[in-house]
Amino acid sequence: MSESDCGHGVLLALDEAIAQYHRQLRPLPVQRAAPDVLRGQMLAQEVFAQVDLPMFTQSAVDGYALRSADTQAASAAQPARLPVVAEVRAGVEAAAPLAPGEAMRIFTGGRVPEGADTIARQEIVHRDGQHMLLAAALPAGTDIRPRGEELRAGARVASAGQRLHSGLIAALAMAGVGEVAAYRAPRVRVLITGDEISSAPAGGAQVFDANGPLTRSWFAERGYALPECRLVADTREELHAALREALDEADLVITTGGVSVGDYDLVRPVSVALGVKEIFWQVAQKPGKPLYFGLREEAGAQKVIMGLPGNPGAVLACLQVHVAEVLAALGAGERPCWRAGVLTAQLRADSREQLLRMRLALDETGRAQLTPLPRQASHMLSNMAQASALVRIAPGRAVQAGETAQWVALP
Ligand SMILES: Nc1nc2c(c(=O)[nH]1)N[C@H]1C(S)=C(S)[C@@H](COP(=O)(O)OP(=O)(O)OC[C@H]3O[C@@H](n4cnc5c(N)ncnc54)[C@H](O)[C@@H]3O)O[C@H]1N2
Ligand code: MOO
Repeated sequence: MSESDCGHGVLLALDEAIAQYHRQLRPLPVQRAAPDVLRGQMLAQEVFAQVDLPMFTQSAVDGYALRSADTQAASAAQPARLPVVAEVRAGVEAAAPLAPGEAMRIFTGGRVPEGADTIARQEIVHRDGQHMLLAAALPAGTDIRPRGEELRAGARVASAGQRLHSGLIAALAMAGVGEVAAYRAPRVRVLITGDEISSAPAGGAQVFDANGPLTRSWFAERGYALPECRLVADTREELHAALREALDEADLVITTGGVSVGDYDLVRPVSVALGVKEIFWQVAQKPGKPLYFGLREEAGAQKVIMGLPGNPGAVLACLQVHVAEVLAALGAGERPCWRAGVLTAQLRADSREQLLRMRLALDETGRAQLTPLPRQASHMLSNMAQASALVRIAPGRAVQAGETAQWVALP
C-alpha cells in the first residue's frame, strides 16, 4: 500500500484510496424491470436485440411503392404510367402483393408490399386520377429501409456497466427489450455534523450549512434520488443515534465534519462503536486530508460510510473524486473521467496532492487550458461561479505553466 509521511503523519496516496473502493466494495443487488423503470441505473448484463431493426422492410418516405423494372424506360418525354391499386398506411399490411406494372400509395414507415422494391417519393411523381406518372428511372432500393438494416435479432445493443439514459432506453425499446437487469439504485443518507452549523445561524459563532445543499444537489444533478439529509450535533449520543439509523436504512452514508483530530470529532469513534471497520483515514490530498472510509458487513450486505471533512471545499473535492468512485464500485455510476489539459500558470509545490478548482477553456486547437482560480482554501467556495474543472496536481514539486495536468469536469 502506497503511503507517504509528508509532515502530517502517514497518509494514504489518493490513487491508493481509489483502488481501495474498487477492492473492498461489491456492486449492489441486481433488479429486473423495464428499462425506463430503471432509468439512471447501471446495466448488470449485456442486452441483445429481440427483433430485426427495422422489423420489416419499410418505406422511408411518403410516396408510391413500385417495381424498379417498371421505371427503367421512363423519361420526361415518356413517363412511366402506373395504376395506383391500393394504399398502404403505416401500421397496416397491404392486402395483396404488388403485381408487375402496378403502384401502391405508401407512407413513411409503411410496410413495403411483397413485389415492390422501390419507393418513388411523392415530390417526383405526377398524379393523374388513379394513375401515377414518373419521369425518370429509379434504381431498386430507392427510399427503402430494408429489414435488419440496422441490427439483426440477437445483436448486442448494450453492455454491462452502461447507464440507462434516455437514448439507450429508447434504443432498447425499439429492439423489443422489455426487461433488463440493472444494479439497484443506492440508498443514500447524509449527516451534516457540527454544533456550529445551522440553516439560520444565531448566537455569533454559528455558520450557514453549505455541505447539506452541496451534497444533496451533487447527488440530484447526477440523476440520483435526492438523499435525506439532517443536521447532527457534536454529541456522542446524537451522532450514535443518527448514524445507527442511517446505517440501518442506507447503503451509503455520507457524513461531513467531525472527522479530524479535535475533541468533538466523533465520526470515527462512533462508527467503531456501531461495528464499522475502518478501511482508511487520512489521504495525502489537499483539500480533504481527514477523509474516512469505513465498511460494515451484515448478512451479505455492505454498508459504506464516507466521512468527509467539514470544510466545504474539501466536501466538494471528496464528492467529485472519492464518492463518485464509491458509487462506481457499487454499480451505481460511471467512474470519473479524467482528461489531460495544459496549465496556464505555475503552481507551488505541496506535500499533499492538490485538488484545485480551475477555469477550463479550449484553445483554437481544442486543447483544454486550465487556469487556477484564487480562493482555493478548503474553507472557501466562492470561486465556484468561475470553476469548471477540478485538477490533480501531484505532490512534491512546483509545476510550470505549459505542463500537463489531469482534470475532471465540475460540477
Ligand atoms: N490539529 C489539526 N487540526 C486540523 C487538522 C489536522 O490535521 N490537525 N486537519 C484540518 C483539515 S485539513 C481539515 S479539512 C479539517 C476537517 O475537520 P473536520 O472534518 O473535523 O471538520 P470540522 O472541524 O467539523 O469542520 C471544519 C470546518 O468546516 C466548517 N464546516 C463544517 N461543516 C460545515 C457545513 N455543513 N457548512 C459550512 N461549513 C462547515 C466548520 O465550521 C469548520 O470551519 O480539520 C482541520 N483541522
Ligand atoms: O484537508 Mo483540509 O486541507 O483543509 O480540507
